[in-house]
Amino acid sequence: MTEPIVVVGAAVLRDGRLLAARRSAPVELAGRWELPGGKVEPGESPERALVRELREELGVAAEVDRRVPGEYVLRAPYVLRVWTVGLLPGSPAPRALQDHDELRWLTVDELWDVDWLDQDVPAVAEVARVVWEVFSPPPPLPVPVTDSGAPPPNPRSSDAGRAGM
Ligand SMILES: Nc1nc2c([nH]c(=O)n2[C@H]2C[C@H](O)[C@@H](COP(=O)(O)OP(=O)(O)OP(=O)(O)O)O2)c(=O)[nH]1
Repeated sequence: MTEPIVVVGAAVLRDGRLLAARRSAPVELAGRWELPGGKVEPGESPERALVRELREELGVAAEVDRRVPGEYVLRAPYVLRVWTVGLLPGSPAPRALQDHDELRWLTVDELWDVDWLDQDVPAVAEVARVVWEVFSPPPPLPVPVTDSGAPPPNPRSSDAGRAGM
């Protein structure tokens, strides 16, 4: 069996808000929102990988705080693990330098205003639980009307839709 490759995701927090980043590539992920981060390199600790990725992608100086419980299945062999992260005093504000074309600081009430990658939804819900101590399930997707009158299955109504990439 192939060993999983860890993708580290950062729940960057500032003034009670969570940073969300909109991917600009690859094309199948572009336009969807994620937690900034990336793949851990061989021999690198997840915490160092997070600090490196955040410097490269957002131009910030970050410090890793605590692990958010859970491991979230991405496209094999990747799995997502998440940490809460703070910006160090004097850090530049985040800018979308690499992989992203828009950033947003979300309050808990705005958490589901962005179109998170399906596989990030359970991770983001867990961040909300840990950070804001709220259970914040995503709202169901709007159901388009079909010719037959029967609504198509809602991809968020089962966990299956969240596991793939
Ligand atoms: N960073 C990040 N990647 C995610 C999330 N959710 C998710 O499915 N992914 C996927 C997208 C990518 O296929 C993979 C991480 O790749 P990446 O492109 O961010 O990693 P990287 O910066 O190390 O880039 P590279 O070495 O491939 O150039 O995981 C997420 O919340 N954050």
